[in-house]
Amino acid sequence: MAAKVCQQAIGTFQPESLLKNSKNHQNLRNNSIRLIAKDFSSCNSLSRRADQRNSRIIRSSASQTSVVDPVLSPSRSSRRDSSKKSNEAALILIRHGESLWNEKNLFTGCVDVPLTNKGIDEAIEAGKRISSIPVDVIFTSALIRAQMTAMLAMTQHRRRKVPIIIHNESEQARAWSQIFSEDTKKQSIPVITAWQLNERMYGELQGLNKQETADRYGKEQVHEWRRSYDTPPPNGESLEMCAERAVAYFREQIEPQLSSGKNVMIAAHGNSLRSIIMYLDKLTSQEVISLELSTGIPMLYIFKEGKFIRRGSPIGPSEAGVYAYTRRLALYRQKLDEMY
Ligand SMILES: O=C(O)[C@@H](CO)OP(=O)(O)O
Repeated sequence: MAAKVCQQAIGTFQPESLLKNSKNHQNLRNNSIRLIAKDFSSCNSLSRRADQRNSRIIRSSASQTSVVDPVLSPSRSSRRDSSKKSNEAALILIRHGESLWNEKNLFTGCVDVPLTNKGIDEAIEAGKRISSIPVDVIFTSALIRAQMTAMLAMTQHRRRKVPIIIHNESEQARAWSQIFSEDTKKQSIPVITAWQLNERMYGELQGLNKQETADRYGKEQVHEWRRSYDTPPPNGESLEMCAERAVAYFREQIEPQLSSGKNVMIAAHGNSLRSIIMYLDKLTSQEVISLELSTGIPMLYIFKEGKFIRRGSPIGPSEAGVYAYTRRLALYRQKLDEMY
């Protein structure tokens, strides 16, 4: 029975399947704005070098706080498979819930705006949907809407581990946030925050109303700023520039966690996640421009033998098909059923 369930395919990848050819893509143009945007990009690469210095710290924080979950430890009967198990991991992506500026239809970008009540509900609902999927380490952007989403989602997780934000920004922050109990560490999930996962920087559009901007500059121009691949908005980042830093971070910091068998959740933003999905699904720059992500909808991938397998959007904790994606996840859920 379990094997049969394991073989079932799960639902379609619901939230973002609005891929359409966009005429605007053909009209992409090189303009002087890109020069200004390049400066922003070189700032990013300086910061990236500093981040690379910190990457060892991140890896050690993740391993110090996240000890192998006993729920995931192989049972005696399945120990034979343990070498295979280590190279499979779950990857959950969640776009933050609705923010106060989403509600007001304002360009938000890197402005640090919190969730609305609806956004809070969306985050909790997302948490219910993934409440039986293992999470060993969480990555969020540096922005509060993504962090709220991750934390609220984890309040619903059946494993009841505590997500704890890692503060590595200074020696003092590191020292002052140490945990002195190994047992408590085992019941914790490190939350690593990274500016590279931030929303795309929207430049001089930040704070403007989307509709009013379209009325003023024309629908086509605004669509190009919002959904072209390589045309940045004035003094802001194009999707291509956002992808450059988000995907580099994913490859340098997140993929090694997955390779070591850690299950990862990323709470981030429409454009940083579109960039990462472009990498995971090998989308072309033509395909990614029409990819839309809904707020608060989790998306599941399985990382196996160096490949990302897109599994869809978990529907709910009691939806049998959702847990059929891999034998390992089905076993995890079964153990949760037994233990909690
Ligand atoms: O305003 C923003 O930061 C983003 C996401 O809300 O807008 P867009 O839909 O244009 O990507």
